Amino acid sequence: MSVLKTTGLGKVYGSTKNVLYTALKDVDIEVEKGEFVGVMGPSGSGKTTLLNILATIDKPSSGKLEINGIDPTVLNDHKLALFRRRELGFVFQDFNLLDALSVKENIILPLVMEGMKPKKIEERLKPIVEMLQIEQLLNKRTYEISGGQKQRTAIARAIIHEPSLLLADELTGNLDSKSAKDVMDTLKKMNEELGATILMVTHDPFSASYCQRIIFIKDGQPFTQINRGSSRQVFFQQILDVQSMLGGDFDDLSFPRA
Ligand SMILES: Nc1ncnc2c1ncn2[C@@H]1O[C@H](COP(=O)(O)OP(=O)(O)OP(=O)(O)O)[C@@H](O)[C@H]1O
Repeated sequence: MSVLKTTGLGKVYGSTKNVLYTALKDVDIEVEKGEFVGVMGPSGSGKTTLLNILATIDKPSSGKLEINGIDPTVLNDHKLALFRRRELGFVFQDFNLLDALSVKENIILPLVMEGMKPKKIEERLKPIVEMLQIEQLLNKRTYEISGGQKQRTAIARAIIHEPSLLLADELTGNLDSKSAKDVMDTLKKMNEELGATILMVTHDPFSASYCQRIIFIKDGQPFTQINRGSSRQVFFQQILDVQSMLGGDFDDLSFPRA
């Protein structure tokens, strides 16, 4: 069953001088339930544009988008807000945690907003924080924990309401390599053990090597895709090879550290 399907998706930006810019063109992407998919591409290739459309923050200029069988582009503001809250989970580079709340309060926020009973919230919280190894941090404030712990907190918050699709944007961009590895191991666990369907945009071949499949986009269009075999190290090398074939600026993150 596909959780995400785009058909002929396009995005054209207008400018102040009425010059149009095609950022996405004819994008057909399908992500099956339980998949962990990466999106990579040189700077300016359209990754953020695509992610903003999938996150329902922006609307496509053409084509069709379906998430869990629903076309969010036709929903009114109220229904769209509910759709976003229920069907999607988000993890960003800069964590987006609320400093005024504790780690626990941050994580359970989506469930509190849904009006879930406290007992049920506790039942949901326990296995997730154990899996993410943040159960000792629940009463801390977000400024008292490390970057890696912040990102694991953000992942817990993104997953606790069991969204159809988890969208991640450069989630290891602000982390040192040890924390980045911990966070990617965690995300892999969420995918393999909880069956989370994940789409992650990244510049970083190391993070991307955790995905099962990478879709490369170039000049606003899918260029090629590669599937991971049994070895992450081999997949890492394949990612570097496609990057060098694609050319363009990949943000200089492509140093080997697999
Ligand atoms: N609001 C906008 N108005 C006009 N053009 C835009 C707008 N947003 C993005 N673009 C253009 O669309 C293209 C794709 O941009 P996008 O941000 O999606 O690329 P990206 O792959 O995410 O790049 P990066 O890796 O550098 O973040 C770029 O050429 C960009 O200049």
